[in-house]
Amino acid sequence: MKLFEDDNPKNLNLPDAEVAYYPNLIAPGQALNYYNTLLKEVPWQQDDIKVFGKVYSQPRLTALYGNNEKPYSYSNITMKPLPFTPLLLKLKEKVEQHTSANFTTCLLNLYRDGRDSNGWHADDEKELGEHPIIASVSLGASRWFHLKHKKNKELKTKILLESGSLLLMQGETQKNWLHQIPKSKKVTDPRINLTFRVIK
Ligand SMILES: O=C(O)CCC(=O)C(=O)O
Ligand SMILES: [Fe+2]
Repeated sequence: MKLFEDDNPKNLNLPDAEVAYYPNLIAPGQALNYYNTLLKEVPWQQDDIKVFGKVYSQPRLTALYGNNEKPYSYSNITMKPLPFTPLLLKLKEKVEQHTSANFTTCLLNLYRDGRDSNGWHADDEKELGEHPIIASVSLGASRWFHLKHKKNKELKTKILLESGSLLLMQGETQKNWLHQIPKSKKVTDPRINLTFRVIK
């Protein structure tokens, strides 16, 4: 009997996008184990980013892992990947069961509490290819994920990303939509997010 694993995705049915939410990729107890391991074993770092010529400390900690040497650049920072750990390889295989992609790279985010955030952006760097596929796994505190259409101001939505969930974005999503993790006064606990990507 499967008590927790429910493989049915919720399709967000957004126009000009393909976004699906799998609430129970990982069972709660296992999600907590993974969260504790990653919190300890990842060399979390806080980078400075340059936006319109001004330098800011990124409002979260990050790390990059990959199975090739290819660097990943965004917001004027270039990250060099560390080799995948056994746990990250296991998670990569788990998310690959829901896609036809072979992910090369994982960008990890640590939101220490609700003061940490991730501003409006699209993951449309050219090394991600024409139709980026991004598999985003959440562990720890729940956080709201906002999406808004780039052209049609009326099109926006939000979804609560819970521990153990997978959010899959593909197709034209990055071309037509922006996403963010807003700050929240109510969130006091950390959250780890893993975004598996294909770097060409
Ligand atoms: O933390 C999240 O759920 C989103 C992370 C994200 O959008 C990114 O790293 O590009
Ligand atoms: Fe993103």
